[in-house]
Amino acid sequence: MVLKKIYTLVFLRNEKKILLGLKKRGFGINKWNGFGGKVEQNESVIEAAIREMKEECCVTVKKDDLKSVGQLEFTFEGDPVMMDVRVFSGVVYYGTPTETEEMAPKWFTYDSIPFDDMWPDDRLWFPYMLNNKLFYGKFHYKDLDTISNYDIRELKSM
Ligand SMILES: Nc1nc(SCCc2ccccc2)c2[nH]cnc2n1
Repeated sequence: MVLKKIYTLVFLRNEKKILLGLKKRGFGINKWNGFGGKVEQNESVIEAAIREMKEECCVTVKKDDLKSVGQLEFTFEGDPVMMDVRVFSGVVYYGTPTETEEMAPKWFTYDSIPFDDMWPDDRLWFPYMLNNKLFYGKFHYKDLDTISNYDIRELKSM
């Protein structure tokens, strides 16, 4: 009985800014986040990450330009399926980030990341990503807005 689902989450960044998208529908609606979604049965994690970037903001990223930077595991009170989110970061992309039905993309400087309009866990693990540390975090939510407990640690390698 599979009790976990794998997701991707991609952040395009350079030394000045990070690309986030405002989720316009579905899970995480009205929150700023990286780009991503479910990994389908017929694709690898990296293929899913690339597919979601294209679908959600019309940007092409190549496999070799995405770095695996972390893994986040989310459980929600009353939901037996754990979300296993594979986080990627990259600098190189092709095309222009464009709004779709899913996401409205926007570049943020690092001092203006809208944490109050993001998932509560983001402010806990973003510092690892922004300081180029590999990370592994586990977060349990008692409701969609409240983390009841969590653990995060730096990884030496992914
Ligand atoms: N930053 C962040 N992201 C997610 S879900 C990311 C993966 C996803 C899943 C479904 C649709 C699109 C994208 C979170 N869940 C709980 N805390 C969270 N923090």
